[in-house]
Amino acid sequence: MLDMLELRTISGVTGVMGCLMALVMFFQRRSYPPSIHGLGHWTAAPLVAFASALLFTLRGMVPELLSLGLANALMFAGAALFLAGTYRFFEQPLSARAQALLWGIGLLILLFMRFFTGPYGWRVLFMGLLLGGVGAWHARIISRQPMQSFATRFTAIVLALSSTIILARAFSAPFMSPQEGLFTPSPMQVVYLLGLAFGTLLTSIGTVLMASEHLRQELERLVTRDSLTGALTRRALFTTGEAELARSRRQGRPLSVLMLDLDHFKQVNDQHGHVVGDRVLVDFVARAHAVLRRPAVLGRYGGEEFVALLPDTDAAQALAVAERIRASTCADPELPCCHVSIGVATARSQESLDALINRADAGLYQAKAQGRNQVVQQLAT
Ligand SMILES: Nc1nc2c(ncn2[C@@H]2O[C@H](COP(=O)(O)OP(=O)(O)OP(=O)(O)O)[C@@H](O)[C@H]2O)c(=O)[nH]1
Repeated sequence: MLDMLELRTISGVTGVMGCLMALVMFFQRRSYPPSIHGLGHWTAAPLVAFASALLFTLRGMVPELLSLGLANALMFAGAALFLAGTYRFFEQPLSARAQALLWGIGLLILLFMRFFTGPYGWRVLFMGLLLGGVGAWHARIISRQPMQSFATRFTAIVLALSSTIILARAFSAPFMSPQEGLFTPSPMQVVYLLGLAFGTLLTSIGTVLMASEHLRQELERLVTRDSLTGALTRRALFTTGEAELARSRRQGRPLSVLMLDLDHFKQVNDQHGHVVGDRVLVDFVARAHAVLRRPAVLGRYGGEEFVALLPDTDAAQALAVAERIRASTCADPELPCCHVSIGVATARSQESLDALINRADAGLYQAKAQGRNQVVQQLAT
């Protein structure tokens, strides 16, 4: 009797944990920008899990349709909501078909639990396969994201472990004795209920961590990226430049700089308007990025002037890169043609970043003076 009470308590605690985590997510959500998606689903999911755990806890005290059918359907709905939230969070919302499939399965469960009169073990197998399947699917989606962090790894591992426990119970269910029920204190049931309790709590913590990590990345992007073109901001450019210059000295490797300025850009604005001018800038940066290979970076120095930092690139290679960028302009027939002039300089020993950029700027000045749409290299003397 005592053991049964304890298992019932664990089930109730699962719900309370879910409820608390929903509260945390609710307040987090209000302070997060609307550009972070999926938080609504992540708030609703533990609340639905709470309702499910509450109904399970009331088993024997309320009609079976509620404590079994509805409880299971809600448990599945909670897992599906978590999954749908994750898809939205990673900007890949579930298609209408996938959503219809998920909710159709939920409805089927409700009907199955209502009308199936066979052994309890088969119900457990059926539900376990569904819940374990959704959990494994969820873990896979998170672990496959290209940007991995502690938060994504943590959440994926928690989901994988919880699904393993659910599936292990499901596969052992057809062999359990006919008298066994949810609150029979067998080792499998204890592990299962504890797994559910901690799984709900830790998955919710994982989603909070993922949302915080996303926010941090968003803020970092706002500070380091120019909002129009996506190039580095001037400040981020200098921070990266100082670090690259120090690295090039330490490792005795070359570092080159390009100073790029669009030609007669004012005319583009004057003749076609500022919006078209903006599109020309965005197009130019996209083409320059397509030419540059990591670890090279492009920063917006000001207006229509850009600086490219080319680590591990000597003077001859830098000249070739500059020529490729120059040749890539005026390729979009939808946009007014705007060429670029480029100054190139390669770091001398002990030269400061400012001095290096000034030399590239002198090359740019010369390119403009010589008629524009050309590359001028300031060779070390
Ligand atoms: N559309 C748009 N225009 C910008 C932006 N930032 C600066 N500009 C414009 O860029 C123009 C730069 O003009 P200038 O410095 O005279 O240079 P230019 O016309 O390209 O002439 P040269 O550099 O001598 O070839 C100015 O008209 C600025 O208003 C921007 O973010 N968007």
